[in-house]
Amino acid sequence: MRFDGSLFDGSSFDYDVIVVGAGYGGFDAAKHAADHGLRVAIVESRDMGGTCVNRGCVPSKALLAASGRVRELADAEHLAGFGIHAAPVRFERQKIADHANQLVATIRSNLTKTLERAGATILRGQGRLAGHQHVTVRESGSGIERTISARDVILATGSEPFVPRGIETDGRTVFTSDEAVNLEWLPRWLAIIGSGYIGLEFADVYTALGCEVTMIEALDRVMPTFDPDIAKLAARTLINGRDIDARAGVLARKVTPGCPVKIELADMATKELVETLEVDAVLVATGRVPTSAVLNLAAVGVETERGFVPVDERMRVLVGGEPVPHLWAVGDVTGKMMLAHTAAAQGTVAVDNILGHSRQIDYRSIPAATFTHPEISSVGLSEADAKALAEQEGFELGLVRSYFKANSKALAELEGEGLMKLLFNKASGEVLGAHIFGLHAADLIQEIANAVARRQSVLQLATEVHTHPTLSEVVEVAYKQAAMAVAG
Ligand SMILES: Cc1cc2nc3c(=O)[nH]c(=O)nc-3n(C[C@H](O)[C@H](O)[C@H](O)COP(=O)(O)OP(=O)(O)OC[C@H]3O[C@@H](n4cnc5c(N)ncnc54)[C@H](O)[C@@H]3O)c2cc1C
Ligand SMILES: NC(=O)c1ccc[n+]([C@@H]2O[C@H](COP(=O)([O-])OP(=O)(O)OC[C@H]3O[C@@H](n4cnc5c(N)ncnc54)[C@H](O)[C@@H]3O)[C@@H](O)[C@H]2O)c1
Repeated sequence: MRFDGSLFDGSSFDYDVIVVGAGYGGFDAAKHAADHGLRVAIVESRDMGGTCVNRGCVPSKALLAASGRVRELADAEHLAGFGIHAAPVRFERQKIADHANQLVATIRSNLTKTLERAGATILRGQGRLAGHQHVTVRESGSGIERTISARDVILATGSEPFVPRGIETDGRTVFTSDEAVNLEWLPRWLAIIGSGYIGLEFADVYTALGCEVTMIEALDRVMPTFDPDIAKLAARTLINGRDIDARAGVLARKVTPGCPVKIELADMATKELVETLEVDAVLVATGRVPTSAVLNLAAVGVETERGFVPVDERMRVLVGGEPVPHLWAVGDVTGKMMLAHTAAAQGTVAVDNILGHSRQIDYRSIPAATFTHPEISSVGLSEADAKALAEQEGFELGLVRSYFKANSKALAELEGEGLMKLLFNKASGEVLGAHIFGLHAADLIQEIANAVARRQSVLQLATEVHTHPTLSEVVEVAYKQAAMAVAG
């Protein structure tokens, strides 16, 4: 079939939509399209549900739930504050791992059935582009190839762990989150390379289960991607308050698996060797890279940016800044906020556009959370970006802080360590962003995300009543302080 961008005869295609990759991005796109009556095929080369369900959010949150209970029950000082004295806590590593594995299996199966019920055709194999509106699928197992066509193709092939040059993994003594989620053993001394989302969440799991952790961060402070004030406060509890030795400004330049594992640490500035560590195991948590190499993007002239597929805010794939007709990409492979709910939201936006309802994604209102104990969350602009926007648009930036130690519910829980920072436009009152560290921060951020999505003003938000006593009053206090700053 000749492609000229004007062809639109659904009946001449095998499907209306082919989705390549069945992670959260692909799943939401396929389900949304099938729910709207489109003929959908979804191609998956590995596990239905992708990273989040099989090797990401789901198993890691199951491990965090179990290890979080262990931490709570083992925290004699915290319990004594309530007058509780518990017996020494015991746990079975294998049963914690089984809890995570069973949850993965249940969610994977539910998700597969949901797609089938919606009427999507699931094709097991590896997909690649075979020109415009065509995908070749190499069937898993048989290796048989066949090319299918669709009016629209959505690429949702996700990402995989990035392992820097010089670091050798063996999956047992030096591993990434792909293996860590299986919790196959508990090293006495674990080094974690990277202090981002994965490094922090697994440091939470492993220290709760009694491991000693050394955290290695190349940039000049730990948790470099988080708001600096929030990171400072969070580090006090999540790092300094635990069995963690954190080193910033050092690069893990060579890691050799074995017993012990050897790590060469170099000074980030001078690149000189500063120390060689010998530990029982290493978790490499140094970011993720897009899975795009096998997609044969050259067939449609698309050039990736460090492997990421360029898209616009309607999720159309771009070549030289111009959209390629009928080609879409969603999720981690686009490199925009690599989160499961971002992937899902992008999937829905792509399909809405396919259905003819023009829609753009609003990244500013997408929240993010790290599920440590306590949690860290954020939405909207960072303080630095908000300052830049204020300068560019000529308004004064407002900033207020609300503390968990002034919140009755947090104090009742003996969890007074926490802070929320709210950023807003001092002239209009519009909420620009928020950053939280504290008990249930991941749930608290949603209220602010909704306000950002609606571009609401703190003047309106400050009048809305919050239940007493709840942690949500931390947000209410921030809104009220901000409203006074706007009005005054
Ligand atoms: C340890 C960990 C914890 C995380 N925790 C959270 C969390 O708590 N909250 C959150 O929001 N995010 C979390 N994330 C991030 C989240 O998992 C990802 O953002 C999300 O999975 C991205 O979804 P996706 O659909 O873009 O890609 P993926 O989930 O990576 O799915 C892509 C799918 O495409 C398949 N595929 C690839 N190439 C092909 C091909 N050529 N043909 C056919 N199929 C192909 C892959 O096998 C895969 O199944 C976590 C990630 C990790 C690693
Ligand atoms: N709760 C969640 O939503 C959640 C949880 C886990 C993962 N994720 C997603 O997965 C992605 C990947 O997470 P991540 O923690 O691997 O990446 P990250 O980008 O958040 O952090 C990686 C850290 O490793 C450091 N680093 C890189 N190379 C290094 C080296 N050689 N030596 C020392 N330090 C080095 C970086 O400076 C950075 O601070 C995240 O961006 C996030 O989108 C989300």
